[in-house]
Amino acid sequence: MKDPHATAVRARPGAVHDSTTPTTTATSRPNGSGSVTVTGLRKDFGGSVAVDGISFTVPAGAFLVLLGPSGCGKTTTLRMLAGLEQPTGGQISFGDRVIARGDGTVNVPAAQREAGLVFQSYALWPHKTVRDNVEWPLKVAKWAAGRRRERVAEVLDLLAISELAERYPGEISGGQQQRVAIARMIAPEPKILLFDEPLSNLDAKLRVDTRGELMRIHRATGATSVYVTHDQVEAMTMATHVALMKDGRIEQFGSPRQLLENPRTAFTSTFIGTPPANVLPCTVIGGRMMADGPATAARLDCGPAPAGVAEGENVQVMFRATSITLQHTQPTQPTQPTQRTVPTSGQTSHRTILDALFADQAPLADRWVVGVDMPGGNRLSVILPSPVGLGPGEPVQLIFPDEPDAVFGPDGVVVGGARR
Ligand SMILES: Nc1ncnc2c1ncn2[C@@H]1O[C@H](COP(=O)(O)OP(=O)(O)OP(=O)(O)O)[C@@H](O)[C@H]1O
Repeated sequence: MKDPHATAVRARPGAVHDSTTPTTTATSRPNGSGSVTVTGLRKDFGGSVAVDGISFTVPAGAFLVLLGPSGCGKTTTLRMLAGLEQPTGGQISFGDRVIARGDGTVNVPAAQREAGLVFQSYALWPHKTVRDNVEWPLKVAKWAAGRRRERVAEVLDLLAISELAERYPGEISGGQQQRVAIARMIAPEPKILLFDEPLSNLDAKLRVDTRGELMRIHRATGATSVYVTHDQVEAMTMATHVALMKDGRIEQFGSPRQLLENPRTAFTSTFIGTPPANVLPCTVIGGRMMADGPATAARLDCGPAPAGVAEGENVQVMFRATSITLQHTQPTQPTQPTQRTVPTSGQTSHRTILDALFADQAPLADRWVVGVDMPGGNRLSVILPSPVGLGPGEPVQLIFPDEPDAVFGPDGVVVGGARR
């Protein structure tokens, strides 16, 4: 979030409403008008590239989340959609209308993009009541008084803040201010809703509640939402489409489920999921993927290398937290971790067991996420039905499946099938 004062309630251009004008409610808006298409979009700041030629398209009514670590270009992308930054390459279209081109031949002003923007800081006018804050963009857009009153009542009701209408921003809570900011954004019926980390100022419970509210509003307005966050839980909960970004590029684009079940890269698999999947660096030795670790420790055998991966190459293997099990019997040599293969009872396959050290644990719904330190320092997560009665540093044994859930090649791209 860069510019709270630029908070823009983007009024609907030239939309003069009065009580006799039939108004198109957002929910009855024809499909297609709110689609968002970005082609080769680029933003350079001086010599550095913030957004490096990204492309995606989402249909009208989609909830697109731009997800990724700090500095990956999410906010810059959103600001280009909002009209607060001019692209230096590529093109943006809302529906079939081109709104910006990197060559500067098209740059529709922010106020004419039919897009509303909410930042993490609400930037309400402190000297105006809640009602006046929400009504302001409609006045700017020259809506007639009767229709303004109707619309303000409608959105205050939608956000469940009608009883706060005559209060000033200083007289309501942070969460309520956020609702007012959202009410103000949706009042002019924008086709596109743009959110830049709108929940990051809220406490954990309010975040969860407001997340649900935003989804309800998204459905009620029928608008297309583009939502920036670095919180993958938010993305996985809210999105119909996720663009996972890294270093100004899109690492993977798809539904939350696609990213979770079929990560295209090692980066995706370590960014998505609660907890994210475990990824271990390995070297192919004798046709098998052997986990890298200290020379003194036996190496974990992660299974046969997929076809096309050469001897001596570095790969990364992925084990989901649910694929590894844990037992806490004393190892024979706690200070000298060992790895061995033992038969699984009643089966012809083998399991691989590794001695490791318990680190920590945290509840996740009705289960427990247990952190374990492997020899060499890699931290793994394992999901268990109940907590482990151990202290940090006490020995445990990890039981791995015959083969990992996915294998990523030297370039980090999947080479062996990701499976659930
Ligand atoms: N006005 C600017 N001038 C120069 N560099 C900028 C400017 N705005 C952003 N950048 C740089 O562009 C890159 C992408 O920034 P951006 O704010 O889009 O990332 P982000 O993914 O939204 O990060 P965060 O989650 O921390 O807000 C960063 O390296 C940032 O330092």
